Amino acid sequence: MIYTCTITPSIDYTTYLPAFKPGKLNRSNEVYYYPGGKGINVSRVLQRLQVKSVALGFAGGFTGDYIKQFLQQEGIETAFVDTHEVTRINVKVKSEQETELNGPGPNINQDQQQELLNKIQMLRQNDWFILAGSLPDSIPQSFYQAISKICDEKDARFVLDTSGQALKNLIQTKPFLIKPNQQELGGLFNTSISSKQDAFYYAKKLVDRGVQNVIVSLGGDGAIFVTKELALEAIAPKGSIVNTVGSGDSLVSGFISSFIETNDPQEAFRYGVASGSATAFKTDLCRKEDVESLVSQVKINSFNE
Ligand SMILES: Nc1ncnc2c1ncn2[C@@H]1O[C@H](COP(=O)(O)OP(=O)(O)OP(=O)(O)O)[C@@H](O)[C@H]1O
Ligand SMILES: O=P(O)(O)OC[C@@]1(O)O[C@H](CO)[C@@H](O)[C@@H]1O
Repeated sequence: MIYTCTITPSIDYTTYLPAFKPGKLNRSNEVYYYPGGKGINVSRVLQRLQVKSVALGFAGGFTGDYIKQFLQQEGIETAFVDTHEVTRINVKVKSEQETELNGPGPNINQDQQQELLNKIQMLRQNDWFILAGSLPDSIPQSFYQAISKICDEKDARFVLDTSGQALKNLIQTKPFLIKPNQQELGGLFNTSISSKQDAFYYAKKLVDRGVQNVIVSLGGDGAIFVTKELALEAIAPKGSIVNTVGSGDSLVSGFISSFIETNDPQEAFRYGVASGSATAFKTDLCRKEDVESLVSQVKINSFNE
């Protein structure tokens, strides 16, 4: 089974308007309320790719109820720990530029932390556990370490798509897959990544530290993929951008769904990049047919140092 874990879910209030003027009253007439947060997006895309998953994490209040209901209506099993605190609403303004306003993550007490750890004990050998989205500093780092320890003990594949101090610490646990974007990769090494060469250099360092698969997503420039055996770049398909929110999460889902089917990391990488781009070209997350129509347009090259 695949479990996604979103410590900081959200409702993504997504609004389109021709021009956004900060400091003024702006009115929009096209709005969407999607359940969001990175692990939740991974579950939603997996479902669209006909792969079952269980969505875990913390959710509460009317927004938490909305998220759970929405996911269940899409056929996704949920097992969230109730927070009582209202789950955040993240504002995504789509205008000449994409502007995002993300709320803070929840405060989680020790009982709630333990409740989630108890749920994670259900992991079995070869299950997947995807810890995705921001990991708030209000929760002790030892909690995230405890999650990775359970994955290790149960021999589950641990996938990390997060940022900040928690990502730095969790790298030591040698996850199966991590998918930082350019900024997140730079953050790991206190540097800025300004070229694909840089991205390869630092991704290789992560592989040397024991991460098995490193994908660095580079927005419209595609992605790179480094393992002990592979160093590949993918050129993303061209298309008209509608909403890139969730494209990184779609990449993760596409990679996992194809890897499960083919056991071929290179094909999984291609399918993942197609999924990321398919989402960038849509208002909501990609559907299987969107991905399949783009797969052949993803060019994969070996990276030559
Ligand atoms: N402008 C674009 N054109 C084509 N493909 C895109 C574009 N932006 C993103 N993508 C696709 O989506 C993938 C992930 O994008 P990106 O690097 O922006 O992820 P991210 O920063 O993790 O996004 P998010 O956090 O919103 O999920 C890219 O590797 C690419 O395949
Ligand atoms: O604040 P975080 O947890 O870093 O990111 C949350 C978020 O921006 O990421 C998803 C897209 O990847 C959105 O659904 C959500 O609003």
